[in-house]
Formats: sequence, structure tokens, C-alpha cells
Amino acid sequence: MRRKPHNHFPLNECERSFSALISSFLKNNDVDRWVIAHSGGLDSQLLLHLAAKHLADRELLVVHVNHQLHPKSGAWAEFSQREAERLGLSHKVSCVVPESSSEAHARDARYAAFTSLLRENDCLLMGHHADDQAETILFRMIRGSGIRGLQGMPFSRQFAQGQLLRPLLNLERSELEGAVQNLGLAYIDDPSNSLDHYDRNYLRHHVLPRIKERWGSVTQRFQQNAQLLSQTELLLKHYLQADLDSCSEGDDCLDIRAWLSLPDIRQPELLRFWVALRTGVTLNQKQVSSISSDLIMAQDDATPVFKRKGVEIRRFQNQLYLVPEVVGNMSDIDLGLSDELNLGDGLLSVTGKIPSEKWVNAVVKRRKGGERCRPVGKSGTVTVKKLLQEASIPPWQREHWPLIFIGEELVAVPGVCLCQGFDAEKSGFSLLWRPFSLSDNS
Ligand SMILES: Nc1ncnc2c1ncn2[C@@H]1O[C@H](COP(=O)(O)OP(=O)(O)OP(=O)(O)O)[C@@H](O)[C@H]1O
Repeated sequence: MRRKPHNHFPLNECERSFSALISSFLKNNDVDRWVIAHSGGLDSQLLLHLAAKHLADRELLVVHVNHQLHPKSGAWAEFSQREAERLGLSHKVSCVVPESSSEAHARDARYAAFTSLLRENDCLLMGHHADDQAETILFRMIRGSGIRGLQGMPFSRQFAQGQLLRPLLNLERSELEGAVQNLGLAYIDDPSNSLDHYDRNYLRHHVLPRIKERWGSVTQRFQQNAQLLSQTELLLKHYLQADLDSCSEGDDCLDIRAWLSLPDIRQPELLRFWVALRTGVTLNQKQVSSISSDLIMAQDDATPVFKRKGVEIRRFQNQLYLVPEVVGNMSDIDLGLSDELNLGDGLLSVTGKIPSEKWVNAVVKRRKGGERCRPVGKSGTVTVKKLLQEASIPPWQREHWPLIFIGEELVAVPGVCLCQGFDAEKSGFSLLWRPFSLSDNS
């Protein structure tokens, strides 16, 4: 831990910038509780002290994530706790061990900890500053990022149930250092920050200082670039939305013929835009071309699927569908007397009175294949497969379609038909099955 001597006075500038960002954020957002992400390092120490001063009349919670990766992890958590106590603030330590010691896994673990903690109308404050932003942008350039990635981190965004705000993002690391000196604050110096095999550290120690030597205002230039790119992105979204309107059949369905009639250059962007808009999942170029070749160009009778992060993209009758991955209750359950049964992958709803005593023992089973029945209004028996095909049910829904049995007899295919011999047609009785869509998840 280091303690820096007092010298000049950049604290005022930090305070001004911090309060300006907080005030502008509060113009459009209601915040009940501010959650301060406190590692105990230089940036989050300043963040904590500015928040304690400028948000003194608000509910504040200080959170430290202990990754338990370093022999001093426990001491860092205690330091964070002492700092919060010194300022009279509530404190919480979240212990989460990342999958590995890589920067990316530690960050994922940290964000998962914040996600589980955040409530509606909470705002998570993080101490990222302008040099972090420059490193992020440089790193993304090196990895090959697009228009979104090159804008860097946003000042604020929705996060988990609440919001995330970075009130130090306009300030350079040197200004933060000066302010911390002015306050005479101790802070934790994580030794992993000096390990050059971490890409971010390499950029921080060897690349950014050289760029700054020649172009001192590089962080502001990056901020300008971000603004320009953000305007370009808005414009692009405007046109993509118009393309989507001309190709979409409902929110989760894209017409393949209409999509193919667009100029080549607009097709992949539209796919990316549609999937991101509906699911928040960002597709890379490789994924977009695999959707094009495997799904869009597939034979008519093929049933290809693309899966990512709980979302499936399917193809059926010249349409692309976005659907949630099926995780339903596939075991048998009693139909019972309720109006609605949530089976995990959809809702089974019952209208009208139970037709007769026999129905008290009705059971919901999932389709396995080979089932036959005698639908009301038809002569002879017919396979469930044929009934579902005739009803234009997409193939992936057919697989687990719920069926109603009394004993060994199939008595109804919900949403499709009731069967003869079980009094169902007499009482205005009906059964409907609505598989969940992405909107049910949101
Ligand atoms: N262990 C931690 N506990 C609580 N908050 C933390 C912790 N580590 C980092 N933070 C928060 O994240 C901010 C940025 O820190 P750092 O740049 O190390 O994190 P990062 O999430 O890896 O960011 P980046 O996206 O720049 O890699 C800190 O100012 C602090 O607000």
C-alpha cells in the first residue's frame, strides 16, 4: 500500500467532473441506492470519497469483490471495509473465485457478482477513467472490433436490474493521482497491474505513454471519435430498422425472400441488428456467415439450428425464427383443474368446463412419436405427426408438443384437435398450447 504526499490541487477538477456527470445522469434516471464498486485501488478510492461527499444524503452501499487469488486478497477486502466504515457507509464483500486468473475471467466473475446484487433503481458506480477508456479502445482496435466496440465504454448503461455509471470517465489517470494525493488517501497497489503479459497492462505501460508523449490529448481525441462513431451508429440503425420493417413478420420472424432481395452489403448487417435488438446477443462475422450458409441456404426440408447464449435461430417455410432454447418440464403431469399450466417451455390453457368425470384423470405427456388419434369431425384415425404438419406447426415445436391422455388413450392435441369418444365436443371445451417466445423471457 502506498501513501502519496500532498502537492498541487486537481481535486477540484475531479469533484466538478464527478458532480456534473452525476447531475446529468439524474436528469433522466431515478436512483434509490448507489452501489460503489470498490477494489481499493487508486480510481475506486477516489470514487468512494467523491461519492461519500457528493451523495451524502443518499443510500450508499460499498461493494468489494474478493477473488481470493492473491495471498493479500483478505487484507484488501479488510482495507475496503475499513475505508467504508471510516466514512460511515455500509459495506459488503462478495467472494467469487474466477474460472482462471485471466483478466477476462476475473472481470466476468466481478460483473456476475454485481449482477446478483443489483436491485431495480440501483446505480452501480465504477471507477474507470479516461486512460482505461483509451486502453480499451486500443485493445479493441488490435483485436478487430467494429463500430460499436470502438466507441469504448459508455458513461452509463442499463446493467442487470439497474444502471451502471462511470463518473470518472472524463478524467485522466494523472488527475486522479493528483486528487488522491490532495486527499492524502492510501490505496491498494495490486501487483498484477505491473505484469506485462496481461495485454491491458502492456498497453498501459508501454504503448499509451508513447502515444501520449507525442499526442498529449489522445484521450480526448478518442472521446471525439467515440462521439462520431456513435452518431454514425445511430444513422446506421435508422436504415437497418427500415430494412427490418420491410423483412420482418412479427418481432421474432424474418422473411428470407425479402432478406435475400436486399443488396448483399445490407444482408449481414441486418441479421446482426435483428438478433442484437431482440436478444442482446452480438454475432461476429463468422457466426453471421454460418447462419447464412447453414440456415438460409439449407435445403427446404432440412431443420438446421444455430444456438447461442440460450437463443436459437431456426428456419421454417422461408422464415427465420428467433426462439428461446427449450428447457421445459418433459415429465408427465396431471392436467388438473387449473385454467393454465406453465410447463416451462410454454403455457397450456384450458377453457370451458371439464367435459366429463373421465377428464379428472387426464394427464399431460410429451410427444414421443408414433401417436395416433381419432379427431372430432374426421372419419378414421390419423397420426399426430400429420396433424401437426397440417397445422403448420414449426418442426422444433412438434418434437415436444404436449398431448393429453386418459389412461392409454390420446384424448386431445392442444391447439390442434380434440378426440372422439371423450365428450369433449359437447361443452365448448378447448385446450390451447402456446410455446414461449423471446418476449416471454424479457
Ligand atoms: N475487486 C473489485 N471489487 C469491486 N470493484 C472492483 C474490483 N475490481 C475492479 N472494480 C471496479 O472496476 C473499476 C475498474 O477497475 P479495472 O480497470 O481493474 O476493472 P475492469 O472491470 O477489469 O475494467 P476493464 O473493463 O477496464 O478491464 C474499478 O474502479 C472499480 O470500480
